[in-house]
Amino acid sequence: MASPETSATTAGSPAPAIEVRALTVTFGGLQAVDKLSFAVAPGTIKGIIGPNGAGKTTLFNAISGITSPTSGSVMLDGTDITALRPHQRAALGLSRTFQNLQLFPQMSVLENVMVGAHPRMSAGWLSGMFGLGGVEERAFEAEAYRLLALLGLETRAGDLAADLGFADAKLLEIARAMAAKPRVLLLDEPIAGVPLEDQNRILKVIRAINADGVTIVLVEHNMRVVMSACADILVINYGKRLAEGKPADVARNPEVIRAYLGGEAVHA
Ligand SMILES: Nc1ncnc2c1ncn2[C@@H]1O[C@H](COP(=O)(O)OP(=O)(O)OP(=O)(O)O)[C@@H](O)[C@H]1O
Repeated sequence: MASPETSATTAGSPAPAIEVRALTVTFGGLQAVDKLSFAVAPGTIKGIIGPNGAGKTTLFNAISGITSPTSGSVMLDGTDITALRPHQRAALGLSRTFQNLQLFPQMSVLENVMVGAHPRMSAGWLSGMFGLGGVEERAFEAEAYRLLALLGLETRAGDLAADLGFADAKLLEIARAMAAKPRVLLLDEPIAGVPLEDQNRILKVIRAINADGVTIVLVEHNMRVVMSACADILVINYGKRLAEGKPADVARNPEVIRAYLGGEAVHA
C-alpha cells in the first residue's frame, strides 16, 4: 500500500514524473506562483511558457528545492519531495540547468561535467576529485567522456569552460545536469541567446536525452523550439495556469495570444 507521502497509482497508469499540487510561492505581497497544479507524464517533454515575470523560474526553483513554497506540494514519481533539500531531490533523480549558466569557468569542460555527478558520489570523493585517482574517479571520468560525446563536446574535454562559445557552454550546462543521471531534467531556457545556426544542435540534444528515457520540463521563450520539441505545453501568467494542451491548440488559444504576445499570433 502507498505510504501517506506517495500518491496512489492505478494499475497501468504510472505516477506523473513530476506533479505540482496547488503550489504557491509568495514574495512579500507578490504571488509569483499562485495555486498552480499540473502534471508531467513520464518520458515526455513538457513546455512551460509565459510572459516575462510570469513565474517560470520561480516555479523551477520551487520544484528543484532552491525556493521553499509558501504552500502546496511537489511530487517526483509519486513521492512528495516538498520538504527535501535540492541535493536530496537531485539524489532522487531530479536535475536542472540554470538560465544563467552555473559553470566553473576556470575548470575544464570534463571537470565541470564530473562536478555535476556529485549527487551520486560517495562521501569525500569530491574533495579528492583532482589528483587522488581511484576506481570511482576513473568510472566518473569515463561516464563524463561518454556524456560529452553524446552532446558533441568530446573534442573540448580538456579546454577551460571559460573558452567555450555560448552554444557549447549551454550544452555543457546540460551535460553537467545529466552527469547526475536524472530521470527528470528541468531545462531553464536552454536556447536563450544561442545563435540561430546553433539552436538545432541543442534541440537535437534535448530530443536525444528524452529518447534515452529522461522526462524533460522545458522553460523556453523560443516558440519554434517549444512548439517542435514538446508533447504538451503549460502556459502561465501571473503565476497561474492560463492554458494547457497540445502545441497547436495552445498556439490558437485567444487568451494565450492576448496575454503572451500582446495580440500577435504564436508562431510554431
Ligand atoms: N527573489 C525574489 N524576490 C522578490 N520577487 C521575486 C523574486 N524572484 C522573482 N520575483 C518576482 O516574481 C515574479 C516571477 O519572476 P520569475 O523570474 O519567476 O518569472 P519568469 O517567468 O521566470 O520571468 P522571465 O521570463 O523574465 O525569466 C516577478 O514579478 C519577479 O519580479
